[in-house]
Amino acid sequence: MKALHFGAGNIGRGFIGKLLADAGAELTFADVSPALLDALNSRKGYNVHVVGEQATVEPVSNVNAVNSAGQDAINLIAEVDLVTTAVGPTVLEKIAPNVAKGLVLRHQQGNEKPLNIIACENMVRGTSQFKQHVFNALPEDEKAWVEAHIGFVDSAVDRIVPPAAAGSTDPLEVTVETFSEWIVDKTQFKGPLPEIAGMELTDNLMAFVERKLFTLNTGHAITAYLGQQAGHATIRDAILDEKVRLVVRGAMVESGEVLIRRYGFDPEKHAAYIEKILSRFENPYLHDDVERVGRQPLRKLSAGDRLIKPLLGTQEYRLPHENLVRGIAAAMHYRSEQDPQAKELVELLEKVGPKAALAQISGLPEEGEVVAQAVKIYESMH
Ligand SMILES: NC(=O)c1ccc[n+]([C@@H]2O[C@H](COP(=O)([O-])OP(=O)(O)OC[C@H]3O[C@@H](n4cnc5c(N)ncnc54)[C@H](O)[C@@H]3O)[C@@H](O)[C@H]2O)c1
Ligand SMILES: O=P(O)(O)OC[C@@H](O)[C@@H](O)[C@H](O)[C@H](O)CO
Repeated sequence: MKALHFGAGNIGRGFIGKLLADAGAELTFADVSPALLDALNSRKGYNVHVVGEQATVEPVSNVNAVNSAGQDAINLIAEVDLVTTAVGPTVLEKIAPNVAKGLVLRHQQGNEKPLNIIACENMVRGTSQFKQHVFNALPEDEKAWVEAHIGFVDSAVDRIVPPAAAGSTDPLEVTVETFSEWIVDKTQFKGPLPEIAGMELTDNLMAFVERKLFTLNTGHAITAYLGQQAGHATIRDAILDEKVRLVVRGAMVESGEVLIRRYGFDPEKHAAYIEKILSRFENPYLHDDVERVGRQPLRKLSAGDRLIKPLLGTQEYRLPHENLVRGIAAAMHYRSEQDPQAKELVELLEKVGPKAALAQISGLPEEGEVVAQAVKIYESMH
């Protein structure tokens, strides 16, 4: 199997790329960072530090890299059997034009083998959204061929992978937690289903996507936002703060009540899932900054993401949502000098005030009860 993976970052090197290489795929990474491209091409491999009670160092070898914006990436798309991405939701649109060019070349070259594309991003049906971007970039007369030959497969991906420890000079070093889960929608593949150890197939993907995004990522974001408010730099310190933990667990329980009703999850198993997540946030072997987990607050406060979507669910089923609202208020306070979305948030808050800003970002009705509650908490947090 030949595979091309876009995004040689934390999850790319530490999880998806590693699984593909372990499965024997001839793997190329596509990225835009010269440091990553040079290091991957000169060393052809790197070590993954899997940390936990028993730490292991797992080598990944026989990999190389190309610039994702260049002709090499286009040529590879015409050739490979699998394309995966872990570039971040906002970057999918940027890589779509080159992927479209590669698909056109594939058709021109007469390559009729099925190709499957899997976006491994924290999004609900991220590959389907990517497909839209690719189709927007395709010539009209290529769309039917792409529809017939290319599988766009949605997935849920879970492994906490912070950036390398401060002070590390190796751009390829990556440290991951022991836990990992990659679940893909088996109904969307073209051709035979791939056999990749660590990739689980399901015909009920939405349940898994929402379970992960609206439990782990909901709790994670609120840990980051309340943690920053309380002066904590890391997720571990934040979740060990009882006041933060109470709200984070409360918000995951509120979101869980929605998931239990929507997908029929077993309440006891779901409660255990929440406790396991809390213990993963506490992981003493990982250094994960609240600034990584809180990154891109506008995305995290948008209508379909980890804070607002669960809240809308509580409204649908008439369930409590006090802790989720607290998390939303804390998100509005998120500040980061390195994060353009954090700056945009501040500008919007200054320009239109918290009520209009929250309504604009989240799509919640400006005069509704939830916006009023969130703004009241936001103002009390000053
Ligand atoms: N890190 C985690 O714990 C984790 C876990 C599950 C899912 N995810 C998801 O995986 C995705 C990536 O997250 P990450 O933490 O690995 O981020 P990251 O910043 O470490 O990696 C992103 C990589 O994409 C590259 N990139 C940027 N623009 C590009 C382009 N135009 N073409 C090709 N590559 C480009 C960057 O250079 C970087 O190497 C996100 O959607 C994230 O939500 C992350
Ligand atoms: O990657 P984001 O910005 O969507 O979310 C930040 C973290 O919550 C996330 O990367 C988690 O570490 C990951 O989703 C764990 O599986």
